[in-house]
Amino acid sequence: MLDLPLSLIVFTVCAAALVLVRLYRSRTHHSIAHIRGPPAKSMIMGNIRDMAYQESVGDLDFKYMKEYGTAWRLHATFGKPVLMISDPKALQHVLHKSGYMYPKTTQSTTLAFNITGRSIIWAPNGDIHSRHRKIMNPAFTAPQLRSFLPLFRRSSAKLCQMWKDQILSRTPEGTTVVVNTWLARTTLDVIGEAAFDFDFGALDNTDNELMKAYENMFADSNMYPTVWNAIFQAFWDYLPDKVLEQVRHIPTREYRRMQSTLRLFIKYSQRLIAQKSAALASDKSSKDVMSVLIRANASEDARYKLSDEEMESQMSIMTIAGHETTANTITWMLYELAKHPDYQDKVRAEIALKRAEIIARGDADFSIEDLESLEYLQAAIKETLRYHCIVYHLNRMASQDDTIPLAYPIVSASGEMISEIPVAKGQIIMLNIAAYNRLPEVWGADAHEWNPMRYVEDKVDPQVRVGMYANLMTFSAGVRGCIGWRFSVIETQAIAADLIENFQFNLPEDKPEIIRVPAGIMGPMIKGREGEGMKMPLHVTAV
Ligand code: HEM
Repeated sequence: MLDLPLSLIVFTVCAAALVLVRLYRSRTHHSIAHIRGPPAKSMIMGNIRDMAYQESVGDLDFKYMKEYGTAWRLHATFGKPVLMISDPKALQHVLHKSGYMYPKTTQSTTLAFNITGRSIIWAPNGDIHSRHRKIMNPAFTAPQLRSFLPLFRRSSAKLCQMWKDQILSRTPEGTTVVVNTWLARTTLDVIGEAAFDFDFGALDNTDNELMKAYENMFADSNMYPTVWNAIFQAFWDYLPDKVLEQVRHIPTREYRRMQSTLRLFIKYSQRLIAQKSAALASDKSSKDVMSVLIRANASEDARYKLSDEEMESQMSIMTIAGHETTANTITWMLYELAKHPDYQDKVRAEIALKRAEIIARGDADFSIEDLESLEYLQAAIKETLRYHCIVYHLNRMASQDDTIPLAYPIVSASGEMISEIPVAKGQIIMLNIAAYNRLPEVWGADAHEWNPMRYVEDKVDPQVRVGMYANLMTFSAGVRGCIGWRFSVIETQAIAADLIENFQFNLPEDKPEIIRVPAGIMGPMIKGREGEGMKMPLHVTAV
């Protein structure tokens, strides 16, 4: 804080005084007091520390959902009440039916700003966000994304070849491979080419500066927040935007890490946009996301255009949202297949049959339709997205008084059954993706088991439909749902099919205990060896 200007420090102190008054007032307006939940562990930290320090994402969420039902109350810093919801009707109401009525919290927006600048994920609800989304939508249509299939397959073929040449040629009996880092490098190259027609070179060169800047960024900047940082963030609600924009300059581990990565992305982004804008004047055919964006922006009415800063920021959100999420999903899927070898054999047999069909009809590779017809593979992807959702919580705030309906009534503190929850303006709501994805009422009594057969046997019969894909909350829902969900699903199908066709995955002999760490996004680490960063070692053998 020492190198912050004096005026900022004075302002922050005054704001802090204001905050204390407001906190006192807000505690007297406790509209969700009748909702049950665990007691706060501490006056200052509430239940925040417990949630952020869960050994594996979901440990507490699943416990509370079992005890209290699909909605419960937690306490954030200084006892601020937070409504947790995992009920499908409530999630649909907040994310979908209410449009922009439940904006992101100041904390979420400020962190999004720190990490991505003025990108779509930062964009405040309403006019600004819809302007971003309108310019970005043309880059994410189904035909546009289908055209990326050859790129996805080329990248996965490169990964397979590298594993064969660099690792397995020396150990034909197979060896342990840290699959998540290889997959993150592959998906980084994919997003580079698909989104910017840019070669990150991550598979070829591990020294690459963008790759290094990004590696373990989530764990370094988000995992296990310090008490001072949690307290500091509690004040953000009361600070004006201009002050919040300076938060990124605070010289501590969390903020420094985000700031240096963003700075690097903006440097590359500026260069790319300049090159592309010049090239697009003569060649209108480029299909990468950034070119589509530049074209859409150029043809937009001046009032709705994205500014230079907004355009530059999209590169960092697309890289951040678009690669490790998919890499981790494929990683968890390979892990589950290693734990379920019979199912893995079924997927491989199904792929081999389809390969024979493709050869017989004289085609060179799988089409989208071929991939989509792989029933066991599709089921494994859906089940992994359900079971190991990479984004596990989303924060929202009621912008006006409202009533949230529940599909599954809960018991209130006074023992009454309630099927709706009135919320006051300003109420913080945590949308619990991880818990909804394990709700027995939706997924069945075996919701806590990884069982892709539930899709094959068509056992999923949701009463309320939510989400962008497969009735899952994994890609969120509604106006701010994941714009890249289709991109991710096609990429996962393409890469996973190639890996399973070429390799057998088993758990390593020493069977390290893998935990799902809460690092803003959920990723794998080896229990007791968290200092090594995200890691999923699997025994890989060529087939
Ligand atoms: C398994 C993979 C993925 C998961 C689990 C995932 C999940 C999500 C979630 C939960 C959100 C909502 C975040 C919020 O409300 O704050 C989101 C938004 C977003 N995602 Fe994804 N995502 C994935 C892949 C991708 C890919 C591949 C791309 C781009 C190519 C992408 C781009 C975005 C963008 C730009 C947003 C912001 C949308 C907006 O605010 O309108 N995502 N994603």
